[in-house]
Formats: sequence, C-alpha cells, structure tokens
Amino acid sequence: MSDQALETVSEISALRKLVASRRQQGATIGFVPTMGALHAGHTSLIEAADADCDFVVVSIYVNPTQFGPDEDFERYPRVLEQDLAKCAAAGANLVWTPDTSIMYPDGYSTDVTVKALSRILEGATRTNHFQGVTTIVTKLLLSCLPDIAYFGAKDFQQQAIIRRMCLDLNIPVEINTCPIIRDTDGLALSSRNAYLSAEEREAGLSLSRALRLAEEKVAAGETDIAQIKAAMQQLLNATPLLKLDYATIADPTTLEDISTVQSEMVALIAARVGTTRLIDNCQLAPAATEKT
Ligand SMILES: Nc1ncnc2c1ncn2[C@@H]1O[C@H](COP(=O)(O)OP(=O)(O)OP(=O)(O)O)[C@@H](O)[C@H]1O
Ligand SMILES: CC(C)(CO)[C@@H](O)C(=O)[O-]
Ligand code: BAL
Repeated sequence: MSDQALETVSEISALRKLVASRRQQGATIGFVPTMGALHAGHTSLIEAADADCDFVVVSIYVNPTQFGPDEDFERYPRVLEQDLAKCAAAGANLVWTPDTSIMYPDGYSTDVTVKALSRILEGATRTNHFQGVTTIVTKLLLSCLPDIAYFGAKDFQQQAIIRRMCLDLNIPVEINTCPIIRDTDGLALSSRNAYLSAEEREAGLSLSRALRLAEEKVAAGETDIAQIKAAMQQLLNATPLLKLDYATIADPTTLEDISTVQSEMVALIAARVGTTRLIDNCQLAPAATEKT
C-alpha cells in the first residue's frame, strides 16, 4: 500500500496533470469509478487496484444521466467525508470528484450507446440507463487514461457492456472484473441496501438463496436449464414483499438466454423489494464429467 497522503481534485485538467506526472515516473495507473457511498464491495476494487498498480485513482460522481425520471437520483446517498477516509484506508492515491458542470457542461450533446446488450435484462426495465453509464464511463476513462479499470461483478451486465464498448471503440484500457462482496447473510453489498427495512432485507436474501440453488443443481449434474430457471423463479415468487423482474441463465459475454448447458454460464436475477431494485448473479460451471 502507498504511504502517500490522499489527494483530491475535481477539474479534469488537474486530474490529467497528476496522472501524467506519475506516468512519466513510470507508474502504472489503476482506476476505480464509483458513485460514492462506499462499502466493502468498492474498497475491494480499490484494494485490487492497489495490489496491481502503482497509482490508484477513484472517481466519485453520482451520474444523473443513468437514472430514470422515477429513480432515486435525488435521494442517492452522498457521504463524501466518509468515502474519502475509506479510499485512503483501501490504498487510493487520488480521488477525483467532478461535478455536473464539469462532466456535462452547457452545450453537451454526445451519447455513447452499446446497442443490443443495453436493451436486455436491466436495460429492458431501466430505459436509457446503460446509455448513461457508457457515456459517463467513456468520459471517465478518457479523462483519467488508466492502464486498468476495475468494476464489480455485482453489476454483471454493466461490466459486459463496458468490455464490449472498450473493444468496439478501441479504448486502450484493460477491464478487470472483481468478485461480488457479500454480507455474512449472503446479501450482495450495494449502496441501495441502505433503503431496505428489516423485513425487506430478509426478502432480499432470496436472491442469493436462489443463486445458491442454481449452483447446487448445476454442481449435482442437472443439465435441464429450464428446470433450473423454474426452480429459481419458484423460490423468488414465493417470497413475501418481493416482486421478481427476471431470474435467468445466460451466456456471460452476449448475455443472451441459453437453453442448453455450456461451459460458461451466468445466472442473473433482478427483483424489486418495496421501492428498492436489487440485482445479483453468479457464474455457473457444469459439473466435470468423469473420463473413462
Ligand atoms: N458487492 C459488491 N461487490 C463487488 N463490487 C461491487 C459491489 N457493489 C458494487 N460494486 C462495484 O462498485 C462499482 C461502483 O458501484 P456503485 O457506486 O454503483 O455501487 P453500488 O453499491 O453498486 O450502488 P448501487 O446500489 O447504486 O447499485 C461498480 O463497479 C460496482 O459493480
Ligand atoms: C460505473 C459507474 C461509476 C458509472 O457511473 C456506475 O454505474 C457504478 O457505480 O457502477
Ligand atoms: N451500480 C450501477 C449503477 C446504478 O445502478 O445506477
């Protein structure tokens, strides 16, 4: 871990100057984009960047263009002082906190869209969400110009879309996807968990339980994908307070639904508990078949 004091900047020019001077000294640059309200999921990304890279930049920006008109942009938690302490403890060197006048100045008129992948799953319900994400992530990456950018597997579709975008636009940044960090009860950490009442949180545990069920079935040699999906859906639909959006099994790169077992698969769930949207997922690998 670096022993240098944490610096903060808001202007893109100041960010570029600091990153360029470190790069000139031969440092590799790691970048962790966030919307703040940091928890152990975020700090695991910062720690991974600190382990791989010489200089770690974290951005904190609640990006308005990825929130729908009826979503929680206004009430999204903003706790900068606490976030800065967590960034320092996890090994960040620089925190970049742009504001909307910097990211979307008057006259701003450009969007970045990854077409097919952005319309399905989360994109089917959260219209324009991924266009907001890919637009801001392009701007964040081009402002910071890191060697490696770190994203969480919790937002599995987001990292798949960002990988596709970097390939398609030849953005020279390696994308590193880090494992999901969970609470001891299995709930995937998310800044939005703060909205849940005790009863809603109990209902939210059905997401990780349904994923464990899918894992167990695949590990036991179940090859009927429709049966596994139905078992997940049954568990989720039987949960009071929970309204299931989807529980499916897909290809990890195209995110298209699959109907037969393949070597790499991902189970993906989204549900609403009260007014809070929860997502979770896990990668599935079929049981190894014994060679005779
Ligand atoms: N539990 C987690 N484990 C690993 N990474 C995570 C986890 N939660 C969030 N991340 C990652 O942290 C990065 C920043 O995410 P973000 O600031 O949106 O936090 P969040 O907790 O996912 O918030 P939200 O509740 O808005 O979805 C993303 O790459 C996201 O995938
Ligand atoms: C990648 C991101 C920081 C873009 O605003 C956001 O979608 C998030 O926190 O996952
Ligand atoms: N964690 C992804 C950002 C969002 O849900 O808006």
